[in-house]
Amino acid sequence: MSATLELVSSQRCFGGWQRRFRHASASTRCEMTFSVYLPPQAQAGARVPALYWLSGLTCTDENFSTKAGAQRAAAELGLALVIPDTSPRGAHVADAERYDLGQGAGFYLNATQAPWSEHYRMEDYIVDELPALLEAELPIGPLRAISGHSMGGHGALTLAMRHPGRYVSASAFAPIVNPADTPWGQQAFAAYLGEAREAWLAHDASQLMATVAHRLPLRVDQGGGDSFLPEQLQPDVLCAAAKAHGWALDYTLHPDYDHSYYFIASLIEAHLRFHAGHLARA
Ligand SMILES: N[C@@H](CCC(=O)N[C@@H](CSC=O)C(=O)NCC(=O)O)C(=O)O
Repeated sequence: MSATLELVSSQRCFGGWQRRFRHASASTRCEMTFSVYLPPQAQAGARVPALYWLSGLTCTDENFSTKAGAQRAAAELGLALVIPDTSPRGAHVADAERYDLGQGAGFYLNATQAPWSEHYRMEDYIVDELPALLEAELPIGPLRAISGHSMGGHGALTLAMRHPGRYVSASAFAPIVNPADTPWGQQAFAAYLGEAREAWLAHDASQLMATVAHRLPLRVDQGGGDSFLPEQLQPDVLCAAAKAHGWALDYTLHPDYDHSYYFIASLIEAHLRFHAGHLARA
């Protein structure tokens, strides 16, 4: 199939293919594994737009592939789903004992602090290396949207805002939107970026709304029964920033839904339709 991509697994799914690949990454200086869903439209010689999905803490590329149920709508809409891992991995890659730092918790940024800076370059990997690779090796075109959950929702919103023009639209489920002032974000930013708070603000979606001029369509859904809502997520901060700085944020709070993939599965089709509509008009 490709000299640079090693095929790990391949399954037929809704007329398309669910595949898993391994490759050597120049950004993270380790072997990376990702999943991709190629819809039926990608098999007639055509290149399809892609939705990049960024997963949350403790996830690999497999949580979304197996639990979200996104493939049926992706097949109907002709959207590829690109599902990267959440961090560099390997015995030679720095790690922490806790679940919310290190392997499985890369926060989609380029770390500047030792020991993390050697491999934790997830922003370069997601924004530059992976699209270049996929658009060269697979029937995937250059129209991209981005979405994610929790830590991955933070990644989707911040990468879309930090890289104007790279993504047509962005969305998130229960994103960490106030990381500079909440525990998961503060701990990760202190480790990866150092103690200077100014460096953190460039990776905080609510703060970026004040400084980024390029407006793109944004959708956020949050479960009202999410146990992480008050301490870690704080979507009201994002909503206030959107209002203050003129962003048309499509935000909905859904009573009772928790932080799990049951919430994602309930709304993933709506997110795919949101992105497909904007990609079709791009
Ligand atoms: N203490 C929990 C925390 C892990 C957790 O809830 N991870 C979420 C993402 S949280 C924010 O980024 C997740 O998606 N888990 C995977 C899943 O399949 O549900 C724990 O360690 O279990």
